[in-house]
Amino acid sequence: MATPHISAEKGDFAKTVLMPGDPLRAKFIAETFLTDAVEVNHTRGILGYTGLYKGKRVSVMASGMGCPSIGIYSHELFNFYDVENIIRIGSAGALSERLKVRDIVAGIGSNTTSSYAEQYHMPGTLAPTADYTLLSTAVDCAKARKIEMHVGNLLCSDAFYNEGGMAETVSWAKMGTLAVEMESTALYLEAARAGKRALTIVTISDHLITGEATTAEERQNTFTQMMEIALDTAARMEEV
Ligand SMILES: O=P(O)(O)O[C@H]1O[C@H](CO)[C@@H](O)[C@H]1O
Ligand SMILES: O=c1cc[nH]c(=O)[nH]1
Repeated sequence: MATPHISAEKGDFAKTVLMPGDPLRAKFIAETFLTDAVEVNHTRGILGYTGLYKGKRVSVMASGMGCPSIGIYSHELFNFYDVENIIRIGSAGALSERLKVRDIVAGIGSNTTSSYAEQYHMPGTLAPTADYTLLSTAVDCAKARKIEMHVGNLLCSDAFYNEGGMAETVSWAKMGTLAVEMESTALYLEAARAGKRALTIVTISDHLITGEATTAEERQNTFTQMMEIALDTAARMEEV
């Protein structure tokens, strides 16, 4: 039962899918943390795997970059593959002086410059939010590992290279927004529409105020604390 974008068969995905933007981060997670991992998708280079973590079935598949891309993959996983939970594990730019590079943030809400919500024709402004059960489970898992995880709002931007410049993006901080990434809005809206659960956890890869940054290789291979929080959450969601 392939879809236009996923070559897997129905049943190939676990109940919970971890979703990094980068296909090589998906491969790294499968090779580093899963046992008996099987590749279930490689269409368009969007690598997907299903294996075991602490004896529980877990999948990991890339989303690509931006709302249109994660919108396609999350829609197909929720609606055609019976996936119940998607946990995005991404990189993000810090907008808050409270944060530093490599800090972890869980996105409770997703402010956005994206028009993704317009398709739903709601008679007001939608508030894309994380699923409470996934978020509270992730908070518990972070505490159990003694990892500090900030929880707050993200900015989901449609432009990485923004003509309005850094100052325009950083202005979202005045409303308490912690960090900027590019997929959480579409993911949260697809989950809401499908009646499923979603959460975005990000690791700060660069700081828009201080200029601190990590390399592409570090983003691919070293954001392991975020991966472990997401994997522990996925394993616990088997009991929900
Ligand atoms: O590291 P990922 O998960 O791709 O996330 C961030 O990195 C990309 C931009 O470099 C965007 O996809 C943004 O959301
Ligand atoms: O979307 C992103 C991701 C990392 N850093 C940014 O500035 N933006």
